[in-house]
Amino acid sequence: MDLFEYANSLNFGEVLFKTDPATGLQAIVALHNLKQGPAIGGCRFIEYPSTAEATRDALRLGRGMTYKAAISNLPHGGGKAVIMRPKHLSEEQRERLFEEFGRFVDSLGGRYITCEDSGTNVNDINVAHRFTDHVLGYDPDAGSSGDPSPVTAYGVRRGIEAAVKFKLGRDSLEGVHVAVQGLGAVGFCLARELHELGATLTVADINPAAVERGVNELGATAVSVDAIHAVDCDIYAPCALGGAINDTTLAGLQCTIVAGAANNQLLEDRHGEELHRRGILYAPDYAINAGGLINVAQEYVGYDRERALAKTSEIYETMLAIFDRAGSEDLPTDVIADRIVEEKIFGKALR
Ligand SMILES: NC(=O)c1ccc[n+]([C@@H]2O[C@H](COP(=O)([O-])OP(=O)(O)OC[C@H]3O[C@@H](n4cnc5c(N)ncnc54)[C@H](O)[C@@H]3O)[C@@H](O)[C@H]2O)c1
Repeated sequence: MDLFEYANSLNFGEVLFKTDPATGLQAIVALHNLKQGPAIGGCRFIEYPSTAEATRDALRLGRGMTYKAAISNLPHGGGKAVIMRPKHLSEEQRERLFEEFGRFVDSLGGRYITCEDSGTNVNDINVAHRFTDHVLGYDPDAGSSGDPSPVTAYGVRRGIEAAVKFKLGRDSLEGVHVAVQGLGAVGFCLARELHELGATLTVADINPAAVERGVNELGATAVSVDAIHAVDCDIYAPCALGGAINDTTLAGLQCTIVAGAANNQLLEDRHGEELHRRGILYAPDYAINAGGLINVAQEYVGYDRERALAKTSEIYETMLAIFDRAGSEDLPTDVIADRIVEEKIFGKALR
């Protein structure tokens, strides 16, 4: 699809390009929608096969940030930056790139606020911060929000509690059986919280050390990565890669709830429809995993850990509102989440 057509199909917005021959910077900032406030979105720094691919990635991810911020009731819009990573790069060149990127972000006058994403690290963001104030997550040692993963996990736990309340009519996770796919930064924190709340865990990870830790520290049962989605359990929690719900895994699901941290859990929209048809409650990914964004966004008004956690806890109410409406309108929960956002931003549902 033509790039403008693609941008229009996503309801953009502005797409800004920056090139700087002196440093080699080739950056794209995609500002999807600023109706709710300045856009927050990470800066991705990876190799792309073409400028068109990089632009598409920025567009897709920028739109996603609008939806995540809006469903979380944050006073922010959505955007994303992409810097095309050169094949070879010295430390010094890297620093020059992020200096120039900082100047670029500053030139946008606060409409876009940047932070870490795939390929960038705290040091890159620190470098950019020398040239702009429109940066979050730049200095964990100076009281900023730090690693988002535990807060993301806390938000997912609150979403799971809402799903259990709605679907199983229970206020406690005691004895609820959760199959966690992926015991990484978020997955392990989530599993630990669930364990502390009395849940029974089955886990899988491609990393044997992560599985061993889950078994030893959390009393989890281990299964193979090919079997985790098909565990006979209450909740399947995808916390690894995208596309966990697809034609193959759908055939094996034995859970009543799908609720986890991974982004893009539905391989295609029709997989959300199929979950709905089969009466499996799906917690829309961008709503349940918004804790990391909610956490870093608090830096914008002066970071306070208690307030960040209180705001993340509201994922419980957000989820219940989605589930209730999906129930009364007999529509998939992912469609309802999108509608809630779109009605807020565009005044009408787009699908
Ligand atoms: N970190 C955050 O705050 C955050 C916020 C929102 C969304 N997410 C999403 O949550 C997911 C997990 O993020 P993370 O930060 O914990 O990443 P991570 O890389 O720390 O953890 C991912 C884990 O999944 C395992 N894994 C990979 N492939 C697997 C497979 N096929 N089967 C089972 N396990 C597999 C990895 O070994 C690793 O332990 C990602 O989809 C990410 O985009 C993370």
